Amino acid sequence: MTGHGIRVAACDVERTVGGRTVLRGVSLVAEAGEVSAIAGGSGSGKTTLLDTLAGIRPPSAGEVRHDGGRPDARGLGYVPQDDILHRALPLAHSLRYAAALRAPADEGPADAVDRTLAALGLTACAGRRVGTLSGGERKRASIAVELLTRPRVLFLDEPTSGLDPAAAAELMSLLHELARAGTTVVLTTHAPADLARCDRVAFLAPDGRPAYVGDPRAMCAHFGVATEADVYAAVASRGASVDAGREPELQLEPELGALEPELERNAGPGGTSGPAAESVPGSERAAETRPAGPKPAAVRGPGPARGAGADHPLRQWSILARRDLELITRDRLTAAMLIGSPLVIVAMFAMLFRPGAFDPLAPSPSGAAMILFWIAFGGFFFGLTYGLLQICVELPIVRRERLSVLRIGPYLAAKFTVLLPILVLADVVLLAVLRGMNRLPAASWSVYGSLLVTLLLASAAALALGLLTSAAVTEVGQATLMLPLLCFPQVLFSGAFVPVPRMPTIGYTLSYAMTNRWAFEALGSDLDLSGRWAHSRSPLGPPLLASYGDSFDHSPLLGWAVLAGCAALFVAATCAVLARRCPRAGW
Ligand SMILES: Nc1ncnc2c1ncn2[C@@H]1O[C@H](COP(=O)(O)OP(=O)(O)OP(=O)(O)O)[C@@H](O)[C@H]1O
Repeated sequence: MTGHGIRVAACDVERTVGGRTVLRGVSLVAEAGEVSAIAGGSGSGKTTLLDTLAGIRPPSAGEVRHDGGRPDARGLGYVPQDDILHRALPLAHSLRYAAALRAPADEGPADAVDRTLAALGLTACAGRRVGTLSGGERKRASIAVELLTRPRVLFLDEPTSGLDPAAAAELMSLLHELARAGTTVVLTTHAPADLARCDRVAFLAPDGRPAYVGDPRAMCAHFGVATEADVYAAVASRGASVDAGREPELQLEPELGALEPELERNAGPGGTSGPAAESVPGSERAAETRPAGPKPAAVRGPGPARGAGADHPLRQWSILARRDLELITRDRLTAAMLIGSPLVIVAMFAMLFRPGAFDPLAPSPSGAAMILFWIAFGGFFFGLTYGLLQICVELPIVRRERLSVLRIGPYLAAKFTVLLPILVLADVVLLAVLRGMNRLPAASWSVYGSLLVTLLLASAAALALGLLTSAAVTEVGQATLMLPLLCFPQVLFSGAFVPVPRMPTIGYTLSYAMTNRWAFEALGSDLDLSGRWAHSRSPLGPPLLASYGDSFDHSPLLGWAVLAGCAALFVAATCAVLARRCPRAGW
């Protein structure tokens, strides 16, 4: 069965990244039923070409067509270099979430998972955490994710990197099985041994031009070298002078001549396989060179990509929220940090502050201000730390899911759904413990309700800021480095240590952008700090009031509105960052 794969064709593709032309004049065809490889030295543009062929990034010039039409996310499988499964989850669970999210049209998620686990020889690993799988098993697991929807074309970025020769040969054998079952397979590789196992090769020169496109068996003779490994050196030395369009010996395969009329026809995404997809010239060649590794279980041909309603926002939100919850509960360290860090901070506050700072008979006006500041900062810190690592640790997974199915709104809503209740708990504990230990004054339920709303909004805004940062950084390490950078201004410009009226103009202006300032002032307003200082028995009350001015005189509603506005702004910015960093496939 070979008729369902997509014919991928590129004609004179050029791609410019960051002002630099990375690909030039690349033309090739990847047929259904074949395994096509993109090879070349480091930085020659393999991944860029793969992304362009997959429809993830449009070419700057030239054309890419899938079955004569524009690339479309439907029927697309894409396995990036990074793992696309959560390491903390058991393999079967991780696949089940992926299956539920992608919703294969013709079978339930559990059936789809069983089928792909069996097809990839991973059934015995179903209950193991993904993080405990070997590199080869994890690579197959990533492919399993893509096979859940029986893609018509499967793109893989360096699937054999990091694998030992036997595991690499086994994986290539598996890819041939997939190709024989009807999927078009296109991969990038560094490994010379992979090239002999493919049906077609496009070898890129260092300047991004195609140095060779065609049958891998003819490649060594073409370059006048003995082995595939020698081709790298030959291309590196001749690369700059190689021009497939000009040098007769580097002409592209004959069928590319027929490509331009096909591109002009510009068939729609629903187009069927072209004539070349019916006859599969490369499959026999592949059979000759395929390694005699263990045969994977049979893989059925490609099917419909997704069931109806797969991308319904509510459905996605529910699946993602369950996955986030399981991730937290499975990862003991994360769970311990989420629950434990607020408890440790509350305990430190209890040890730091003396009781009775708000006592009308023997008050400590500066102590009261510090207690309110640190409560506000505690709410901010909880939210920020909860959000900071949420997205960056799973960005490759989000990027992959976003290609075809994931919506950003439900994704972020799921994060809030799971994390906000824990933040509520942390904020309630903070207020309850400090009140129970007489660090906060006796007051009505409505006053404490208002304090809690202020604290929650401060935490929610900080959570949104943490998520924004997490979406924007390129590495996990950067996210942790951002923690002090985000906290310092919130401490310095909150108006607690240097009252806002005493700041120079620039500091005064900056303080408006600090969520902590609004939370601190709203808490002070809730507990009538100005009134307490004005009528304080302590001689420090009136001078403090003079310094802080009207900081606590406005209604907490103003602080709530600013905090809610900041949270909304940060969420909108996170959506924009994710949309830019995780594009949809197809254009
Ligand atoms: N976002 C980007 N901004 C600037 N330059 C980029 C960007 N992405 C890729 N490049 C550059 O484009 C060139 C091709 O990158 P690409 O990742 O496609 O190469 P590659 O052949 O896959 O490399 P490797 O084998 O090392 O993974 C490299 O020089 C790289 O530095």
